[in-house]
Amino acid sequence: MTVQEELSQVQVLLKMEQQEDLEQYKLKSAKSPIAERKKMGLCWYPITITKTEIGFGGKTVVEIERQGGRDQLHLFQTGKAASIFTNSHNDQGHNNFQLNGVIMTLKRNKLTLATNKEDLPDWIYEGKLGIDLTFDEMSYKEMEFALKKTIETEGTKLAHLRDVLYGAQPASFKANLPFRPIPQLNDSQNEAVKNIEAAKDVAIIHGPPGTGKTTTLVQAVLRTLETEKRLLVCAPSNTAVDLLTEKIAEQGVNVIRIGHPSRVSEMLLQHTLDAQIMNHRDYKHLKLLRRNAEEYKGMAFQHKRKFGWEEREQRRLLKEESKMMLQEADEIERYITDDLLSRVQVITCTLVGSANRVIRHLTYDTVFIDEAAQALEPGCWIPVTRASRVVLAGDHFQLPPTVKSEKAERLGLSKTLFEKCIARQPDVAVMLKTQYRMHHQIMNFSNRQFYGGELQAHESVHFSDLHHFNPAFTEGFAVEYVDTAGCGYNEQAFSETSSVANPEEADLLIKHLQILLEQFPANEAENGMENPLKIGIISPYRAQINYLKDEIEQILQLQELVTKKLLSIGTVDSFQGQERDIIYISMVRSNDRGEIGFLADIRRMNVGMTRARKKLVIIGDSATLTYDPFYKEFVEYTEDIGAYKSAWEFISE
Ligand SMILES: Nc1ncnc2c1ncn2[C@@H]1O[C@H](COP(=O)(O)OP(=O)(O)OP(=O)(O)O)[C@@H](O)[C@H]1O
Repeated sequence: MTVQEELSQVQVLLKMEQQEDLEQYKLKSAKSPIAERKKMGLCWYPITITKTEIGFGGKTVVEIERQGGRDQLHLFQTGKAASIFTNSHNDQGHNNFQLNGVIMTLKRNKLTLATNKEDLPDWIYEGKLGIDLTFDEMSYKEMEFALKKTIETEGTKLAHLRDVLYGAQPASFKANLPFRPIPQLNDSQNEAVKNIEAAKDVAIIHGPPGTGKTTTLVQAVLRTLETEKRLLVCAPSNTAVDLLTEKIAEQGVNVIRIGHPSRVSEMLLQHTLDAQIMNHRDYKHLKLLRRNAEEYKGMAFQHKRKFGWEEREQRRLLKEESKMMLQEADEIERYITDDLLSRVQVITCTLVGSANRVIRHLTYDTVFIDEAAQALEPGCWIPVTRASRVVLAGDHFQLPPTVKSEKAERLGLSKTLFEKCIARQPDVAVMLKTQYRMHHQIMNFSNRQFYGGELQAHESVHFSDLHHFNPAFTEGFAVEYVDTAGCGYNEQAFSETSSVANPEEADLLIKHLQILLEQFPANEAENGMENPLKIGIISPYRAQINYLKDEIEQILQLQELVTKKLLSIGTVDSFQGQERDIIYISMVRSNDRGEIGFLADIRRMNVGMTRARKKLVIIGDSATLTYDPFYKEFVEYTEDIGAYKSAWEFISE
């Protein structure tokens, strides 16, 4: 298969995914009544419009506050498409009674929506209003556009990059480039920066858990700025982009965050393009023009008792004047934006954000993509089409991107550009080898399974287990596997949700945790340490998580820890990118068929296990688990290091 043919296959899979996404959205949203949509977090209702303003292009920006269901959980996010509706025209999905836009800012019960209309429609004053999340077609359009461009291009820099990333052409490096090591970085981190400096087309930072991938990326950005004027740094998620923006800005770099940060932190707001436009010396002029334009428009539409030729002419003139002022205001905004972008050193945004109206025409010598192993391949092509050189950072042994269509996933849509490139061009990658999170015994199993045994625990964490938290102990037993084989703790299936729970295993976990907390109290006041212990309980099954949460709610001591955010319970995905001093994993599966379901996803398990800093406790039935070679080796590993325990030890207590 040629590179183009392979990419065309990705194009087909993306279409499949879009179809499925749309179907699921329709199923979830359009057909359900308002109350249902609210419950699913897809709708705010009722709402009031608290303010309207004129934004770029004369389009109306509305500020919305929700009345009912305040603080109810929802899925609204900045950058997402949403649409205002009224209950007086309840033919939901009818375009005539929808005001579409993009969410610009979001606070607890307030949001601003940049609409695509210059005037508010009349129905907005009728009945009760609500706002729905709508299907995000824009991201798919941009991905499709980037893929098409990548497939069709010939003899260009992009064509060359495409062939190198896909392994059809060798990657090239500048030879004998002198390198000044960065004192804050360790050897493999410096090696990764050196590799980036020398790379002519592609470089990869492979960052296993806790190895300082972000630290290295930020230093590589600083180094690159010594020779290049302006860079693009992106990631698939807003959270990752926010973190990168913060870290890069801390180094004194002039950075602009395109799009709207989801966490409203002062530190980040100041880096958004909007905030920088407002701080520009010419902003006053722009603001005045928009205010006057609005006044003129208001006058034009003032109600007149008598409405003859003269009044009509006057209205026409006022409208024309207002329109000219808005056009001038847009020109000033464009000029300010260009001025800011010509001086900025780093632009940060999500992958789709790199096609944002204000920067879509820009090209970059180097584009950095963090969390590249969690990004859909078509998403990565959006910034790559604007690059001469690409740096990818990530770890393909952690979570892959989520794909909604089972078929598209099966046919390979969850295979990332990162994964393809590292497999076909292994020489472009440098793996970071020192990790700063885990006790060596927690690290070692994952190290053997995924990282070829090359990882090392930094001396600051190598022997760091719980024993510091109680002087009576000389050892804190960093890993424990509690085997429930033979206890008769059978899993229970919940057919309606296709989830599985194992209540007795959950009870044992709670008992184990209570005993542990007697030995090593979580609160700093009791354990004599500077910081409290942070604990996470992970289970791959939603039904088990719900059971654990319900039980914990009944136990005062544990519930207190939950309130203080010292104890959290959730799926692996909810702990992604995070760490805890103690991690419990409840494996749930226990049946005589050797069925392990989700557990077969060993990359997900790798993420779960490597969240732990000082202690990892895994509870499960070896009779079921060891049907799978990965878990068989895990049980053997725990036996080898003396971490194997039978559940009977706890039951008999
Ligand atoms: N060279 C170094 N010397 C000392 N500490 C370091 C070094 N590099 C990273 N660290 C520390 O290791 C921790 C993880 O670093 P960072 O946040 O950059 O990791 P990451 O690789 O992005 O994390 P993850 O693997 O979870 O994605 C931080 O506390 C950081 O201060």
